[in-house]
Amino acid sequence: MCGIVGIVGNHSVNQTIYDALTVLQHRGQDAAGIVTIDHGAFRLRKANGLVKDVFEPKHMQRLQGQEGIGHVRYPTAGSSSASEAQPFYVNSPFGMAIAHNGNLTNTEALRETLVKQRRHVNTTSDSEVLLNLLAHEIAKNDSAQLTADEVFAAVAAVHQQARGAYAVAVMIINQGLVAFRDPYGIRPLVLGQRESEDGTLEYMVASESVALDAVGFKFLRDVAPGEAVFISADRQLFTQQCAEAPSYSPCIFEYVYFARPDSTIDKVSVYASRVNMGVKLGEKIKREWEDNDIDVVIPIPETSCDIALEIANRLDLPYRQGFVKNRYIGRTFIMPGQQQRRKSVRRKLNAISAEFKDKNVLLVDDSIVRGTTSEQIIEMAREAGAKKVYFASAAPEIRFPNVYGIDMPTSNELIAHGRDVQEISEIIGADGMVFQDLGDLVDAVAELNPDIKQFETSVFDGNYVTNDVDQSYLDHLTSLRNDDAKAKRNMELGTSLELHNHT
Ligand SMILES: O=P(O)(O)OC[C@H]1O[C@H](OP(=O)(O)OP(=O)(O)O)[C@H](O)[C@@H]1O
Ligand SMILES: NC(=O)CC[C@H](N)C(=O)O
Ligand SMILES: [Mg+2]
Repeated sequence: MCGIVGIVGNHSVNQTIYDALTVLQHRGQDAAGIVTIDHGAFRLRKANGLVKDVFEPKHMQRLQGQEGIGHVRYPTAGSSSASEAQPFYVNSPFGMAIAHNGNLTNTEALRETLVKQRRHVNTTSDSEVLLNLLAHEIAKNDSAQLTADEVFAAVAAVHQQARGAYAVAVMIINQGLVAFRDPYGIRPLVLGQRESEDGTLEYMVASESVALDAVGFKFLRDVAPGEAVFISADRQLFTQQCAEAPSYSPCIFEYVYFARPDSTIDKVSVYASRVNMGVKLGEKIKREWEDNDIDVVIPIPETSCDIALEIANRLDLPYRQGFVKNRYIGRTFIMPGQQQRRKSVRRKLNAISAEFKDKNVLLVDDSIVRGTTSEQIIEMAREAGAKKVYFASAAPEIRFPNVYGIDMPTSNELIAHGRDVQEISEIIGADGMVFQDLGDLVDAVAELNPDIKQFETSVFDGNYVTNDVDQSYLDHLTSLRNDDAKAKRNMELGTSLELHNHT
């Protein structure tokens, strides 16, 4: 997952974009970047690292201007080299820069078409392909000042050609900010506004509403699937549906794990959806495991805490925060390699023995993906003196790769792939385990917004909403993105040609 921000303001935007990226840091820890427009020229700073490390005071001083976009990256295509950090830039037409969250599923075909159109894509990133696709469509107009209709026609043409997931913010020099969401609305995007002291309006788009809250913008609404928003250089807001057949299918994993609990996505509070997941799973445990001997419910920080508390309530059992999280270590799952992920679990979490000694504990996590966390945490619970260790997952078994912006490209890396609950339980070393049913997970979110009739649930059921993902595509993805292939590519790739990046 990545986080994106775009602002057209009446003040310098560097600090506001920085602050917004800081609260979107949970969506991507690998690289960060900001582009602003200063007197008709782009200013860029992007590098690998967390927001607080990438932008030094000297970079902030150079990022002048009242319009800009920002990005935090969790790579799901190409390499994790700094040259594939975002925003990406093309110099024609006008000068355009993109921040993209999501992942295209027809990158190779689009790349070939772009080559025939004599456009150059310099990296292996799908986001650079998407930028060039939009640039090609925008270039079909010859007016010096783009109209909103011309921008929307270009976005409509992108929708017709691009497949996969994309929520994007694009700055166009002297024209304005364009933001849009793919026709399924797989990745989130919100629109906000702030009134300046002089009564003029500033606009902001962001991946999550929490970014608007943090910098004092008022939430206006979610951008609809397929819809585009254009804020012109003279600060006028235009919006239009640009997809022929939009169909709301937001990614359910945003609610399970990715998004911050204090965000609202597609009119659903992420926090409330997690509480609901706890209600459903608690009821299932009560129903199917009537004579359980659980003494205490313990969450695996941080994402599962709200879920575990509700399970404890349902089971009428104590809830104890038996693991302490080192607040200086980021999220484990979105780290780039398995070795790094394994090492960080023990550095990140430590057990308080008194909560485990001689007890039968139910550990609760939001999801089990590779099993990196659950395997080690069960070992730690036993070392801390637990008698029996049971395990509950608020998401069902994850058995299929994700192709829409979550880096789970290979089914073999998923612990639940080809295994039943008993086998998974044995591998992670639990005395018993329970997974949420998919119907319950969907209901936990859908009950909070009945207008959403469908979710993107492919990691659980193998149904890919874009209907273009077959086994040969998944095999190709595996060859490109298994852990070994990624490590090899990252060794080979150096920096590429790009807009001047302040170092
Ligand atoms: O089965 P795995 O491959 O280990 O992946 C699943 C784990 O990773 C995530 O935690 P993470 O540490 O990323 O973040 P959190 O602190 O927000 O829970 C998630 O919450 C699970 O705990
Ligand atoms: N997780 C994401 O949204 C990634 C965006 C893009 N596919 C990249 O790899 O940079
Ligand atoms: Mg976790």
